[in-house]
Amino acid sequence: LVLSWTGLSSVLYIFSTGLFTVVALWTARLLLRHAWYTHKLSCFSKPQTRSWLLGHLGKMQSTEEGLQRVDDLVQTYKHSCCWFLGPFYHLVRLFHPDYVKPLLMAPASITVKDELIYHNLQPWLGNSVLISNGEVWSRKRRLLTPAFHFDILKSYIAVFNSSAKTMHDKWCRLVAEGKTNLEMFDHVTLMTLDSLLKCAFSYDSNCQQSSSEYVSAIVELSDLIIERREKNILHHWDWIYWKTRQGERFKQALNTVHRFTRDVVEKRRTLLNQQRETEAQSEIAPTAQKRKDFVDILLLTKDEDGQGLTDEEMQAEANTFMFAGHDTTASAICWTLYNLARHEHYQEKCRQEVMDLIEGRDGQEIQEDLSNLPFTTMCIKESLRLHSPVQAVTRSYTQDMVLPGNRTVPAGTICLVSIYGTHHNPTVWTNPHEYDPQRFDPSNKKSQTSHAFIPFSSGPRNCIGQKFAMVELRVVVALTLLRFRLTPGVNPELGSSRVRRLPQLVLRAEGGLWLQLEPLNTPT
Ligand code: HEM
Repeated sequence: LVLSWTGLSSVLYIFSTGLFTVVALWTARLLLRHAWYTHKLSCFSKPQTRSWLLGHLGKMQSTEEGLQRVDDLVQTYKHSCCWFLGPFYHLVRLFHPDYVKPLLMAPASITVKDELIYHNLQPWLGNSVLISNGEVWSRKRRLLTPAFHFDILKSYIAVFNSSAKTMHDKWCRLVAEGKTNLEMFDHVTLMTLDSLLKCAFSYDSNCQQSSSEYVSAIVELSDLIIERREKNILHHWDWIYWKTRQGERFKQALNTVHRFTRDVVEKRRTLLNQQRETEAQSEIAPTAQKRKDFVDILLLTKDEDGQGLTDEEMQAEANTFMFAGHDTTASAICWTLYNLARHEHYQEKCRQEVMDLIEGRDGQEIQEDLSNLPFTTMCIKESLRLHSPVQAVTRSYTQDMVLPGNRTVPAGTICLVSIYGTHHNPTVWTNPHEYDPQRFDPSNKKSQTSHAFIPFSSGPRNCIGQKFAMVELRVVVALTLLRFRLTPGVNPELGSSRVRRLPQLVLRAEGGLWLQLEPLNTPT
């Protein structure tokens, strides 16, 4: 017994000494790394920290006040500053076009999407074009680009018209019941999901009229991603998160979404193979093509070596298309309608432009002549500047990056390109908080600084869906103005028409964005 006690205490001694050494080494490494970054980033201004160790941890919130804090940083530091999240993460925040440009235009081969932001999306989106890096990304981007060609997008215009009509019919019914004060995000998000499902999978979910399991799961996943990022720092670690109630809900929603995409892709591949066989066996000319959807194009695409995407890769891209396309476009539509509701003269001018465009047509359809809506496009762009759906993008680089003033961002540092900060920078935009569509008058284009307007980011990793989004935005905004007069609504949560911005995955509004709708008697 004496021997076994001695043995046990030796084991405990060795174990605790070992553990202590590991923790001490880990802490020493962390602190040395922190001191190294603090030194290397001393060429950037450093806003007041909580302490040497905590840095700016907890100083930035995803609220109206958080955005105002960014305004203060931009006002004070003009182009950039460094930001420390405890001793763990070292960031450089950039909010001037001259600083943003070299980072966004850097070759994708030295760009890495950092773990801090993108890690939580991995279970949902896999190794898709949004998340992957290096050669894997470059191959995917080449394979996907044809799916966003304008000729393909043209065929989606009818879908945008019909999804918008469904939403407007619903609004007319609600107004007839006396509900004229409506929250925009709920309605518009369902509409963008409806149209994306039709464009991606030729799937008519009917989600604007009745609930759809798949659509509810997508909304649930988006909410849970925000909750995971904002509510509890411990949820950052997978081995904790997957054991929580939220982690369980995430898994369930993920199952629904993945099952749906897998079924669509498998069925479509089988159908395509059958079609090929039938056409090869018979001498009949290939049957007339239906409108090509996103999945069709992905199934047919091949790289230089004749290799297509595997089913798993296609599912990842289809999931990304749904994720990256629905919230962003919904946010852009809602804020454009909000800005036009607040500026009646601009709203009237857009409406007149749309009425001139459709004059003499049988129905209220917007067709390919979208370029004939120049003023409406200016209003949409100014809204994308003032209320950019995506607030920031982050990157890290595999080599040191030199910025103006010979400031060097060391390899591995996270660079946060503040789209919000750049769009509200008073050294770039006069009266940046004012809604003024004239800024985007083509005659002013020359005076616009390159990289001052970056709602879709820029450079090799810019938004692949930007043309798609701009087409949908123009169709939906134009049709909405044709059918309704908009004025600011009352937010029941705040008891007034005041709006408090809410920067989440995309820019939203606390308690929703409320508008008053008055149906117009335009010919149908
Ligand atoms: C107004 C609407 C939209 C806005 C403001 C927007 C904004 C952005 C931004 C800022 C990025 C860069 C993200 C980063 O670097 O981390 C991005 C990337 C991307 N967006 Fe969009 N987006 C919109 C609509 C869409 C749509 C409709 C789709 C697809 C249907 C889409 C698909 C993508 C994809 C796949 C990427 C990743 C591109 C790559 O890394 O190569 N987006 N978007």
